[in-house]
Amino acid sequence: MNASPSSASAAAPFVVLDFDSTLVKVETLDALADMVLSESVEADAIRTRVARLTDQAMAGDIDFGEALKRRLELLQLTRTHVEALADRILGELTPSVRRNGRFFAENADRIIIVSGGFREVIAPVAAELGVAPERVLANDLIYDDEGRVTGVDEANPLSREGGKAEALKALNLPGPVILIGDGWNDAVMKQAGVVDRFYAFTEVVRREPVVAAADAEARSLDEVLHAEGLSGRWSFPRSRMKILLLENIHPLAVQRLREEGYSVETLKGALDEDALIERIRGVHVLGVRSKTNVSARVLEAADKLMAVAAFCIGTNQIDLEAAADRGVAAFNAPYSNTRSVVELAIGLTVTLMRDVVDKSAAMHRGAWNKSATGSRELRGKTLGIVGYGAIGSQLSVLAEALGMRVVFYDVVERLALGNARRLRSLDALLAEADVVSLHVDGRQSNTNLMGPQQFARMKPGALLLNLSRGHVVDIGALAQALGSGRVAGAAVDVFPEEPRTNDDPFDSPLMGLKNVILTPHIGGSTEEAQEAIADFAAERVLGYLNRGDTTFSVNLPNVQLADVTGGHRLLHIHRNQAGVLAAINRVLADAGLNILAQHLKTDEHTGYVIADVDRDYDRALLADLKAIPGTLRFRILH
Ligand SMILES: NC(=O)C1=CN([C@@H]2O[C@H](COP(=O)(O)OP(=O)(O)OC[C@H]3O[C@@H](n4cnc5c(N)ncnc54)[C@H](O)[C@@H]3O)[C@@H](O)[C@H]2O)C=CC1
Ligand SMILES: O=C(O)C(=O)COP(=O)(O)O
Repeated sequence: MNASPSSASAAAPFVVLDFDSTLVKVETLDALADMVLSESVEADAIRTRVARLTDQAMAGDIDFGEALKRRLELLQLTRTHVEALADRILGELTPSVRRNGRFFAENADRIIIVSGGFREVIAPVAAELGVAPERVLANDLIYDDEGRVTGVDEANPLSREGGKAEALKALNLPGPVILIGDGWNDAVMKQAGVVDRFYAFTEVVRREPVVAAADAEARSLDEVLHAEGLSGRWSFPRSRMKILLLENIHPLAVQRLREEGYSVETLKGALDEDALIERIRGVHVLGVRSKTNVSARVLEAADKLMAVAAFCIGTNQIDLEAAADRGVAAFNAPYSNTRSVVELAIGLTVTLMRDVVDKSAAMHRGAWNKSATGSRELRGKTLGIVGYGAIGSQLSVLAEALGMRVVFYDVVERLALGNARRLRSLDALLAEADVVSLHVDGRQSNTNLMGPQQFARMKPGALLLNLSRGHVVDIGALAQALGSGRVAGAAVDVFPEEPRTNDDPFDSPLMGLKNVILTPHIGGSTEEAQEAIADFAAERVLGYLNRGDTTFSVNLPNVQLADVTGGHRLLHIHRNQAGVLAAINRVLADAGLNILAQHLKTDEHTGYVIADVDRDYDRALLADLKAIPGTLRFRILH
């Protein structure tokens, strides 16, 4: 952006906005064409000609008045069509316009809509945004007695090439004027000298010649407001905030984050530490799944990072403390794939009990091996669940419903569901269980939780399931226990070393062993779970970016916040040390700011203060807040 106003104290400018593809996502004539032509046999041909004329006019290739006339001739519009579009036009507001309603409400008397479009269609949008009818400069349609459109009022300058400049000039605005528009007829206003600054608006459509003729490109209204120091002042524009999503995160998340105006980049696979260090500069939010390690080194290189979102349950791949130390919030989706893991664990248990996988593989080789030897029912067998959290306890319920007896072991006190019995040690569980299923989290101290000694303590012929984390099981020891027949079978979904993408090779000592099912970390990989995760984690990210809400953060104090309605919201993350709140309030009081609402929440290491204040502030205030000893991060929302 290089089109900033000459001085911060300059008078607030008049803001002139184009309508089609700027205030709304559509081109009026294209939308009308769709309506008129919905039943015409020549629809496609006519629609193409109308869209082509619109494009040519907007790119400055043909005369605007001529293009308008030709499009109206092609279309045979009626009043009913125009009214129908006016009825639904509010649903077409451009996202950044919709979310900046407050800017319009507060500046309505300085906003002018100048458009080659039609007054009837623009009127509902102007009313919604609080722009008075006399500040809407637009074309007037002329109808015949039967309500057919016969043309536009040619006395209105907007019906002609260059008409926007003429109409705006006639207003004689007393002060600087900025223009936001997407078309060549907007660029012409800049060339005619009737506006001081022209922003080529590219949220809906990007036209190269228009961008080239503009003072700056604006990918959203927020960017203009930011550059001009209008409403919200230093709240950073969303379109310039970069969200990087790795590991094939579900497109629903991408869509949700883009809808809210953020810039989103995606990568299919995970990145190793060095590659991530390369990519992390300039990234405001990083989205990962289980495979990307967000280490202290990565966080060190992250110059702009505000949040890391794990689009999964486990967060052992993120250095949560190092993140909190930098005021970087971490989130996950703790319940969205729980059920998927549980269903797979049940299915795998049946499959192991009946030796289905080896029997099936034999049949694919042409061998018919009908036998009951070693095949058993689930009913009446004892399932030992290690880690009775969300997944473990849900598995407990389903397993009991299938007639299994359930025992569990957890390091913390957990409510035993149904008839499940809590055991006081892992060893006690191993001694009793016919099937051992691991559902602990991936904390480092769980490395090799199941090693040679633990396998030796399992009941001979018992089965092992690991759908938690690869490092929880000593794979070499498991291979031995399987080889010796001590463990009769295993289903393993997670591995100490997992390929970063589907194109990378997999290798493991478990390959080729009898009654061993290997799955490529798909416990949470169902369509339902991935959609639910995308929705949940994206909402956590949006809550944090848009409101400062840290609900469900796994490393910062959780504070649930409503939208910012009036004034400004100051967000201050700091080390949990004495005197920070007092210092913040002293700075705010010295600046004469009235605090409308304030929250403070701390955990052992970190404090989070949110202050909603009721008036504008001086930039010096920001420096003072950042300078408070212990400050980790500070930001402002409006
Ligand atoms: N295979 C896959 O695709 C998936 C794997 N997971 C893994 O499953 C893990 C568990 O998920 P949730 O049940 O949602 O987590 P959770 O946090 O609700 O439960 C984990 C439980 O394990 C307990 N625990 C930790 N260490 C223990 C130990 N040494 N001995 C006994 N108990 C111990 C904890 O106290 C807690 O109750 C996740 O952390 C993740 O690593 C989660 C989803 C999908
Ligand atoms: O949710 C978890 O913790 C998982 O292990 C699932 O990981 P994924 O998203 O499939 O890489």
